[in-house]
Amino acid sequence: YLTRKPSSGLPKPPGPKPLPLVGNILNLTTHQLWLRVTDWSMTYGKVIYVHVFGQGLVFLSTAEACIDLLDKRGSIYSDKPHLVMCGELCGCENMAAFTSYGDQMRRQRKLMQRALGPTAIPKYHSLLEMETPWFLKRLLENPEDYITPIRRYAGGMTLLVVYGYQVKSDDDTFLQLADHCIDLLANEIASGGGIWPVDIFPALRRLPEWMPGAGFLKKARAWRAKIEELVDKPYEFVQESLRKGIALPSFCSTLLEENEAQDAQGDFDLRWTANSMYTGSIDTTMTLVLQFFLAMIEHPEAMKKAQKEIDSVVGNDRLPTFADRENLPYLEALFNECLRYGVGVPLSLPHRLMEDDIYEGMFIPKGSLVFANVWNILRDETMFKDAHLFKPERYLEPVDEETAKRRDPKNYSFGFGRRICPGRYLVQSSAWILMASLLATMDISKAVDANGKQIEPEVKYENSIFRMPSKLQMNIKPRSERAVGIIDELTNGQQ
Ligand code: HEM
Repeated sequence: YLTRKPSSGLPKPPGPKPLPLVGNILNLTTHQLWLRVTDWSMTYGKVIYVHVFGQGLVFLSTAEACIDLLDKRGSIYSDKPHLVMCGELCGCENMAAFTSYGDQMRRQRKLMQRALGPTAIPKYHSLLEMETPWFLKRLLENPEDYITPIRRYAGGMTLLVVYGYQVKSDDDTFLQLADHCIDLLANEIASGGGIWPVDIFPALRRLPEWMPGAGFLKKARAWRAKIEELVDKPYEFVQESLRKGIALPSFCSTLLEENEAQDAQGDFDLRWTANSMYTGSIDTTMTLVLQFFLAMIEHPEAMKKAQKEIDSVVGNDRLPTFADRENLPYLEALFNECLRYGVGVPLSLPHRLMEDDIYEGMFIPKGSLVFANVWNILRDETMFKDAHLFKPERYLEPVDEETAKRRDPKNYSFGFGRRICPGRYLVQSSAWILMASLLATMDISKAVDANGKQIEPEVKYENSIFRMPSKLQMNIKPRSERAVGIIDELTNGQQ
């Protein structure tokens, strides 16, 4: 990379000035990098180029640039970084979010499309409707610890859909294993873009583990073992349940019964694809739901309006169902606004450019890692007037179809092109039913101190990939005795 000169003589996209050799390492940060990148875009424009030891990083800050490159030139913009530490040493190269552009990626995406495509989702609706009252019950039992039931819902739902596995407790082995691995991935292995010294100097991987400076090899060995455990254990659970004849219908059980995993490649693909869906769903779903909680305490007027709509359509004797969805336009708008305002994955996930490219007179070198600055897109004033405000009403204005499509945050929040999020239809159902049921039965508000004064939330964003709000103090209370009664009736049994 260091020696590559634009053959065309065209300049690379602008960006902050790099230092010799190390490049822009001092300009980067693992803390809310999207804010810094957005600041750069004010100075340098919609395409920004920086490098770290010659590894190019390109940030696309408008929807137009993302669509032009990641969508329309998808045949060269859909590879993934070839990361020595994350991919090879820690074994993540077989997870869907990391697989190189090629046959393995296509096979995995085909399997995920089968499980999570728009036509597959309605078959999970009754499952989701059954899970939701349990979530409400757990939340009511311990509202201060509201994150635990959200985590259990996000993980439990995918374990059920993917493996037919029912989570029985908050300290369930699979949930804990998944939490541990996701934390490793987001905050250790892939934090800071996943680039380790060994990615820049691959020869380092041949160092003996005992040598000073080779501690990363020992870490990688331990992390790899954990990740493989998470891939194998839930899959073996399905195989065992099928042998015993007690398997619940799931993505894995169906494909195993259809003999899709007969040969080694089929088995490998299914194992890793199932794991990719599971790991891909937890922090993302949690982030959206936590952003919803935050929005509700900060915008009580929006909560009241959605509750009024639900009361008038659903009544007070049952929970909302998917059949009610089309009659709840304000709730739909609120859902969209949580997706937009919360920006769960603000820099999306990097795509690797497979060939040199030229865009609007700028030279983008092969091998660059390209990030969609979803944060900036979802704060774009030309699409979302008063973008800094939480305003569900913005989606209710009558506009033509083209404008409505342009202003739909669902078109940006889940990434772009051939790597677009395969779980987007599932979460649009799972998070919607959760929000609808919560609003139907509970009031969420800021906590109050001993003097009855509301405590202003001090939100921190500590995760370097997901914009997940930190734990806050809030008041979560049932709206009425009747609401508690409905939840009790629906959970009158063991789970
Ligand atoms: C609100 C929730 C979610 C958000 C905001 C979200 C967002 C994203 C984004 C931005 C990407 C990167 C796309 C790109 O590279 O252009 C992605 C990829 C991915 N997501 Fe999601 N996601 C969510 C929920 C889910 C769920 C529920 C699942 C699984 C059931 C899932 C599975 C995946 C997988 C496997 C990938 C990697 C795809 C690939 O590289 O080919 N996501 N997601």
